[in-house]
Order: sequence, then C-alpha cells, then structure tokens
Amino acid sequence: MLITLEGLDGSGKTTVWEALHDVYPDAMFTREPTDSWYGEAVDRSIAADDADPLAELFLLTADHADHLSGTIAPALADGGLVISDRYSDSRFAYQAATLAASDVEIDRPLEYIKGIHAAFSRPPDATIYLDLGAREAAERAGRTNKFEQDGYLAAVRENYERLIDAEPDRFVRVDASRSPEAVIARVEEVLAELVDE
Ligand SMILES: Nc1ncnc2c1ncn2[C@@H]1O[C@H](COP(=O)(O)OP(=O)(O)OP(=O)(O)O)[C@@H](O)[C@H]1O
Ligand SMILES: Cc1cn([C@H]2C[C@H](O)[C@@H](COP(=O)(O)O)O2)c(=O)[nH]c1=O
Repeated sequence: MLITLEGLDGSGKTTVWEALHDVYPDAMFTREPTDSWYGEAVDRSIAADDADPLAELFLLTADHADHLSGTIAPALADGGLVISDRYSDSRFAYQAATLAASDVEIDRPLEYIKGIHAAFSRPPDATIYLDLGAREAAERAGRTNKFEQDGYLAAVRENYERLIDAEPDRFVRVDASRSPEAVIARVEEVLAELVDE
C-alpha cells in the first residue's frame, strides 16, 4: 500500500513522517526529492532562482521515475507499506504553479504535468494532505527559497484544492494549523483506518 504525505512547505509533513517511524517500524519510509544524484540535481534547481521551469519539472520527474522503479515498486511488489513524504501531487501542485507564472505557453499546466505522469507513474492508494494557509506555511518554512514565498504557496494551495476536488476519495485532509502533537495524533488515527481497510 502506498500512502503519501502532501502539503505546503512548512505544513509539518516531515515532522509527521518522522513520528510515524515508531508506529510502523516495518514500513518503508521514503521521500521526494530523493537523496539520489537525480535528487541532488533537483536540489540545485530549487536553489537556483533562474532555473528553467520546464527543465526543473523534468528533473523532478526524472527523480520520481527513478524513485518509483528503484525504491517504491519493489517494496510494493513485496507487499510492503510505503509512506512517502511528497510524491507526484507535489509536481502537479508546485510545478503547475511555476509554469503558470512563467513565459512557457502551456494552457493547462496541471493537466499537462498529470499527463506526463500518467504514462508511467503509480498513483498513491491514499494521500494525507496537511492543510495550512500559505502565509503560515511560508513563515514556518523560513522563506529561504523561491518556493517558500506567500504568493507562490497560495497558488500551490489552490492547485492542491483542485487535486482534492478531482479525487476526493483519495485525499484525507488534516488541519495542520493545530499543535504538532494534535496533527500527529490525527494522522496516526487516519493511517490506522487506512491500513486496516
Ligand atoms: N503543527 C505544527 N505547529 C507548529 N509548528 C510546526 C508544526 N509542525 C511542524 N512545525 C515546525 O514547522 C517547521 C517545518 O516543519 P516540517 O519540516 O515538518 O514541515 P514540512 O512540511 O516537511 O516542510 P518542507 O516541505 O519545507 O520540508 C519546523 O520548524 C517544525 O518544527
Ligand atoms: C517533490 C517535489 C518537491 N518540490 C519542492 C517542494 C519543496 O519546496 C522542495 C523540497 O521539498 P521538501 O519537502 O522541503 O524537502 O521541493 C516541488 O516543487 N515539486 C516536487 O515534485
């Protein structure tokens, strides 16, 4: 079973993901961007304010393809539980916002990015969305790079809402404005239900 954690920068995904290690010691915990050389290229692109938007999308997509074939698919084939801190929805939400704000002439960036993934990717079985306002998210994240900005994250949040509207059964929304303890407890509750289903 593939469970993904999604949300804005600073929404608390990593805090939750780390807490879950003790609850599911046999699960595979993974994340995107990965720590492979593809992921290192992604990190360089994220740090570059002048990165080409399409090149950045394809670097992130290459990292995802490698993550899927080398890590996620084998674990799922073994019948394991995989919990990923970010996955394909991050591309749909973030890079659609980047493309929409760029000079690249793609009419429906979110649908375009989904289309690229449809050919090879594997959708999550369920996605826990840590819901937080853009300003609070940027503040928590520290506003240290081009993504951790109020306006950009507001556009990303709108894209997440579109994704949730399109697949309400896959997403479980969790209020990420509560204390870390309350958010972790709620995610644990949701996960227990998902894993028992
Ligand atoms: N529920 C919460 N309330 C207040 N602060 C929180 C909460 N959860 C996490 N934080 C703090 O917010 C910051 C970002 O948390 P975290 O790294 O878990 O978020 P993230 O979603 O993984 O962010 P990013 O996507 O930027 O890596 C950290 O300083 C963390 O301690
Ligand atoms: C997978 C993925 C990530 N991003 C962005 C979102 C964050 O700003 C950074 C790094 O992620 P982290 O959770 O802070 O480690 O990358 C993105 O724009 N698109 C993606 O597909």
